[in-house]
Amino acid sequence: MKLVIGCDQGALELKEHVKEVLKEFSDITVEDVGTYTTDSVDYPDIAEKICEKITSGQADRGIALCGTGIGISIACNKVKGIRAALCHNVFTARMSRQHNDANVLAMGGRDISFGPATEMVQVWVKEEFLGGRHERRVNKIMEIQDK
Ligand SMILES: O=C(CO)[C@H](O)[C@H](O)COP(=O)(O)O
Repeated sequence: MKLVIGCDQGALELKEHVKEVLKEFSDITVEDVGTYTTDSVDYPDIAEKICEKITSGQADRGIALCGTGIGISIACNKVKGIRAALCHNVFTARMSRQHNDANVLAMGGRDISFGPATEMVQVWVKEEFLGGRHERRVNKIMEIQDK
C-alpha cells in the first residue's frame, strides 16, 4: 500500500512518530508531503497535497494531521473521492475502515498522544472495509458530492 502523510505545525511530532510506526509494515511505502518545520502553514494547503496524491492514484490512502485533526479533515472532505475520518481512539479508527471505507485517517497532534496514535495507525492500515450494507451507505455518501 502507498500511503501519503501530511501535517501542519500542530502535528509535526505526531507525524514523525506515525512515520516511525509505519516502518514496521514492510508492505507500506510512505510519502511525506510536509510540513517539515515548525514554521506556521495553512492546513488546507496540506490537505490538498494529500488528497491530490490519492485522487491521482499516486497513493492509496492518506494520514492527515493538524492540531485537532478537525480543520484538515474538513478540508480533505471537500475533495471529491475523499472520505476523511477524524478519529480519537482505536474503536473509531477501526470503524472508519470497516464501516466507512475511509481513505484518509485524520488525527490531532495536540489531542492524541503517541501511545493511542500507535495503536490507531496499526489498526487503520490493516483493517478492511466490510462492504454489504455499509457499501450501500458509502455509495450514497459519494452520490451526494455529485448532486
Ligand atoms: O487544529 C488545527 C485546525 O483544526 C490547526 O492545527 C490549528 O488551528 C493551528 O493553530 P496555530 O496556527 O495556532 O498553530
